Amino acid sequence: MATLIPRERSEPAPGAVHIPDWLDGGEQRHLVQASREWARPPAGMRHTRLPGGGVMSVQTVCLGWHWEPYRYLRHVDGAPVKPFPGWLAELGRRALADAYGPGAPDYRPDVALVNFYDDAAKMGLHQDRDERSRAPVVSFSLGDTGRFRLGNTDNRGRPWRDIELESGDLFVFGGPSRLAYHGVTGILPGTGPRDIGLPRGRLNITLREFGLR
Ligand SMILES: O=C(O)CCC(=O)C(=O)O
Ligand SMILES: [Fe+2]
Repeated sequence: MATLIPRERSEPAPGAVHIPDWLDGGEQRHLVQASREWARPPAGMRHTRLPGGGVMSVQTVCLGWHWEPYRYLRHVDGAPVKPFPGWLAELGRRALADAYGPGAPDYRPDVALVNFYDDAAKMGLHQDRDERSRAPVVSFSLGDTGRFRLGNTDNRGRPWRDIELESGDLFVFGGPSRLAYHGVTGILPGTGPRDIGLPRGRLNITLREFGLR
């Protein structure tokens, strides 16, 4: 939501960088529109099944490689995973350069997870560790504000930091924070901008390097 007081860039932990309002309105609209296309079947948006038999409250569509707990696959529901577009990799490189400056590593993301949160969706604390590469994760938030929890690298307990990710925000976690536990404790319904084509809910797009070439 537009605020009068500009929110400042912060580094909540080494290797973790939050840049508020990194995406402009046009870029946000474009990502929302693209996500709508990606969400369609085949290999569209779905609730990921968990090993315990339940499903995640978040709905996800993957590009490049399909993620399910503990592995990445090329097919889902009998259909090939949608391609990871070059323009999205370029956006990821630009994001990383802004987050890390001249020391940013060479970045070749080959996977995106596009998550949709409805009013009640959450994501429990977890590590992103099914990738072969330990290149940074780049995250874009769109729509309603999400309460993001950045924990430590050892366990799901404290210490953690709670950060509100608003529409257009960039969050990067790499280096010493690459395997930090993190999750979303809830969203703030109705806080998103009205003009990006997402009337309800929150989209989060993470770019990663799976690293199999
Ligand atoms: O929605 C978010 O901000 C985080 C998403 C996430 O952690 C994931 O997709 O693994
Ligand atoms: Fe994650």
